Amino acid sequence: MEKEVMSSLKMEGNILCSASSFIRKCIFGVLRVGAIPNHIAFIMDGNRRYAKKQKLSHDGAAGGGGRYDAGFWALMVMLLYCQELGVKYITAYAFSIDNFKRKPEEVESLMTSMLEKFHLLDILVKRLAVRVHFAGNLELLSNELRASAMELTEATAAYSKSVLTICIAYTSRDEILHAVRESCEQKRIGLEFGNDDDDEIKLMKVEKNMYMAVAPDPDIIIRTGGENRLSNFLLWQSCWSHLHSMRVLWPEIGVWNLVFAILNFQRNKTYYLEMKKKEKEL
Ligand SMILES: CC(C)=CCC/C(C)=C/CC/C(C)=C/COP(=O)(O)OP(=O)(O)O
Repeated sequence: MEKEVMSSLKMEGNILCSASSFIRKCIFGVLRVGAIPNHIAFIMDGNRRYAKKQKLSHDGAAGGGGRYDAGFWALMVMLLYCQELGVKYITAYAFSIDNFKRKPEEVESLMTSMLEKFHLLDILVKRLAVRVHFAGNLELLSNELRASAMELTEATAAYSKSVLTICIAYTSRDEILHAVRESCEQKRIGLEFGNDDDDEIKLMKVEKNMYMAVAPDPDIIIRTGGENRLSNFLLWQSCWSHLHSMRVLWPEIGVWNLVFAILNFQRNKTYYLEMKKKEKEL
């Protein structure tokens, strides 16, 4: 297994080296003149369409590897680019609670594929000093997958160069319900702080019980695959996020798509700050 991972790494390394050209470094340098987002969240849509286009296995055969391998590597490449740019937090919507409604063989193949990817991640993220965190109702996962997720969380807890949050068995409404329930329970057993008449304190109490409490709110949410909706992802945290949708399928996302999304965010932020300044002047 280790050997396979290393050869994949070498292959990816070569691809990345050729991509990490002088031009890319210059472009990242120019981007850094503007505001660099602290947190980018990805809705990785278009994996099945990509598999169909590439005539890859998408029927659950061979652990569904063909369908999600390219998507996994696309996420790793985005993680590397984000590290290079100085984006500390990266969040990926990997599996929603609604995805459990897909055909049983498809769900099983996705779960098998996830388990393989967690083993790969274990090697990759340690090399990149990335802390991995899982957000979602992990009770819905198989014992094996949950144990693997918890091992990965513990094994990377000391890293701090980047924080990768994988949303699995996640929907935002479920997260909000969970956080509200936990807050009520804490109030019931007397584990609470601050003045309850203060709405800000009430919000903080709910917020600290969110699965996503490990990361600040996302600055940008990037959705691939051409849809313009949040699909039950980070509804609470996206209050002030810049939403960026692109037609490209997730496995095909590249450096230019990321650059374009950040440029859009910067333009939007400048416009927003100017509006605020004008409001104050009035
Ligand atoms: C360990 C780790 C984080 C692995 C990531 C693997 C990965 C890319 C998962 C994406 C899963 C998913 C259901 C994506 C949505 O595309 P879709 O299947 O709905 O495709 P479609 O939009 O073409 O129908």
